[in-house]
Amino acid sequence: MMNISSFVLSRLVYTDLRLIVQHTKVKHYSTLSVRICHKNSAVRNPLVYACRGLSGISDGGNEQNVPGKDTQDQSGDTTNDGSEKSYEIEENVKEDIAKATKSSKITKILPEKTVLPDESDINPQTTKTKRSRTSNKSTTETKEGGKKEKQVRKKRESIIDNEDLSGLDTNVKNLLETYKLRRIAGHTCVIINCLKCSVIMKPVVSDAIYVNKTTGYFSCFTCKKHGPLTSLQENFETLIKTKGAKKNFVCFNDKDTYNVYDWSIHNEQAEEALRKGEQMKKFKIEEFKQIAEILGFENIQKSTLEKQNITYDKERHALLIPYLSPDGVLIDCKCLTPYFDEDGEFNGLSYSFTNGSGQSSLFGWRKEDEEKKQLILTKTEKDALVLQQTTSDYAVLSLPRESNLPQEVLPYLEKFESVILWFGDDIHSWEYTIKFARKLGENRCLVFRPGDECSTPHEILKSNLSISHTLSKAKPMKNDHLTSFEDLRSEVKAQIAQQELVAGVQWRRFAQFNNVLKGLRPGELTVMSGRTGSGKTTFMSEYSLDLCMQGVNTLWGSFEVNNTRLAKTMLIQYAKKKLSPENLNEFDQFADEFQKLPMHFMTFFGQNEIKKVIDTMAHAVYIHDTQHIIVDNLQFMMGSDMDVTDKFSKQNLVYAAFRRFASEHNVHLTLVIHPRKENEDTELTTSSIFGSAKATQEADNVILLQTSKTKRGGKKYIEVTKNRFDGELGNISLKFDPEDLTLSNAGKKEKKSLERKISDEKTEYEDFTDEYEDEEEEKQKEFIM
Ligand SMILES: Nc1ncnc2c1ncn2[C@@H]1O[C@H](COP(=O)(O)OP(=O)(O)OP(=O)(O)O)[C@@H](O)[C@H]1O
Repeated sequence: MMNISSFVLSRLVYTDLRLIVQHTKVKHYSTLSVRICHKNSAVRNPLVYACRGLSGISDGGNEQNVPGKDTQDQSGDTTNDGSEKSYEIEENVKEDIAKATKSSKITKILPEKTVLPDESDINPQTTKTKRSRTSNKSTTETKEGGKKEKQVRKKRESIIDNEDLSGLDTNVKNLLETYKLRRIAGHTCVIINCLKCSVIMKPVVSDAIYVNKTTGYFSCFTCKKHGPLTSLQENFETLIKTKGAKKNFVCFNDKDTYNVYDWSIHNEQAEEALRKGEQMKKFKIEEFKQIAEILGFENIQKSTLEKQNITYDKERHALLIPYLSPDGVLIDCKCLTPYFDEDGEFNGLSYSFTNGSGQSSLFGWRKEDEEKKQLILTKTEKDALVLQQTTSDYAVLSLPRESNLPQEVLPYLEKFESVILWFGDDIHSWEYTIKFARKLGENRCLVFRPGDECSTPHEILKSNLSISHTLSKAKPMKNDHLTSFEDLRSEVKAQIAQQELVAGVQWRRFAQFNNVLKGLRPGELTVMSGRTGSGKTTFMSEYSLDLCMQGVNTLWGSFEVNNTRLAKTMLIQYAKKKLSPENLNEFDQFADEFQKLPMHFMTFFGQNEIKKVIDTMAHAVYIHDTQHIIVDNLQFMMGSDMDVTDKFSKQNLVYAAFRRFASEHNVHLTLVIHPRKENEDTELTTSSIFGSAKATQEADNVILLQTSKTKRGGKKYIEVTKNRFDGELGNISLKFDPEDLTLSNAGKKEKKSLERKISDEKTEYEDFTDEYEDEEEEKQKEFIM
């Protein structure tokens, strides 16, 4: 017979056990945390054993009572008098656990230490009430109670720093410590009890709050609110200070104070957008086939789209997709429209959201998936629909944008024991796979590697290959730190086969860059320099905007120019026209479009500590899946209050930190550095860059904004002086337009091609009318004859 502590969580019961396991071959004991998840309160039919790692070696173990054990636990694991029930663990369960612990023999099972919130810790008033209720008890009992309480508090304090909290953001740690919260460490979040709900009812799942381990972003499963940690803290503070019955307290009531979002409100705007399309059932089979062909949705059945309440707008050829909150409330509508190349060939789908809140959720939530423990995550709705149509064992969800896994949904993915990331077998998909597996917890992720011959689910369906067979090829993400060529082989092959993708994201406005640098690749460091006032910021602004408009998640750290001025430059470059009081009526249209780009700005200005900057960058990579970071510029970030030797050594440390950051986080970092003060009459060289040679040694690419000293008018161009990718060096000419602040000549090119198109169409029309007139003339002649 063994003691087990358990509690209800997310409709399932988790039982946390601390096992003392004896290794079969070696004569030592280890303690191991195991979580058993089962549908009912008894430890029978366990669905899974999630081992949380061997933690040290002990020479046995003492059975302990659980400090602060909740005597009113709804799971039924406690008896009426508050003592713990004991369960017999079935032999086969023991065997399974033994297997999971690598042929160890279980010698003892101890209850996991759990800490429950105690009102007395947070609310002196409640303690008073509690005491008055028990006032008929003897003084000895009260004394003993006090002693016990002290012991419990001491235990709790020692538990605050146990292994569950390692890797937690300091602010999250502080929250747990301040309120002495009962918590469970999940894959991505710590799960805590709401102080308010614990006051009025038993601490069970329904009142759980999920707090992101890295960012502190919280989601309350009771009131469906989510937001930053500071809002949660403020809410707890207000609750504690509130006089009177806590049960009447309304969380996050003051909308102006709390920066929180509500997922329980049905969005009328989204519904209206959806109604612009017709329901799938209205289309006949043949008609639906045509629609599927237009959108590239071949082989997906009408009923599959119908189940997701997707509608179709015939006029715009637009597929209108409802975006729901994880609880099934309509929050947004995503519109997919096909775009075609110059030859009229289908070239993919472009998307827009009605109000943007869908971008913090996922597509595909279904009631029938609530109990499922395995998830497949895809990068498009189309792939999710294919899998919803062909598999029944998995929950299937897709990303709102292929490059973003929003932190808001992570709590709702906690319940999944395994997550298959099925994005395709190309190099780009692999980059996203690595990024998102880290975010989801690599231990539970199964992935496809480049070259695994497992293109997207839709491609597999179209090629009549087996979806389930492909799924069986997904392999665990996590492996140890050693690898062999056999493991790397398929990745190497893919790198050779997909050279274009390996080269990175291509520029559209600066096509010449594609010939020299080939593309923007993750994990690289680019150093950019140019003389004072030569246009570095203006150029970097358009250079990064170009990539951002293609979906590259971008973060700007502008330490010299304030964000408003930078955003204004970028908006004008986006609009490709001068924005002035005369055309202010056009501002909103451009601003609305610009706002939807995946662009963020750090709020630092002037001198700042490198650690703070790096932390903010790491935060952005986690939250926004940032792919390109621009730091403009290094000298302003470091400040000037030091002598030259200090400056050089500090600068070297900063380079090393940025270099490490780019590699570790697999993001592209562009660093703007001023040159040394040299002869203004000569053009710059790599060695003109300020500081020691470390800057250019650490960099993968070096680009210089040059002002030609030979050509009249000081023509501007970019010189690529280092390119680690393929060594190609060269110049890219720039043409500054003071109207739209572009250097790519993008506006002009577009105008020219439009003029050419109009003139071509005009000639075509004239040719056609000439031909028609000739034919008519011939006919007339024939008639007369
Ligand atoms: N090629 C160009 N020709 C003429 N003016 C330009 C050119 N590029 C930018 N400008 C203008 O020059 C001014 C300074 O540009 P910008 O701030 O981009 O230069 P910078 O090199 O970043 O300056 P700093 O050295 O102070 O960081 C802006 O008003 C901008 O519109």
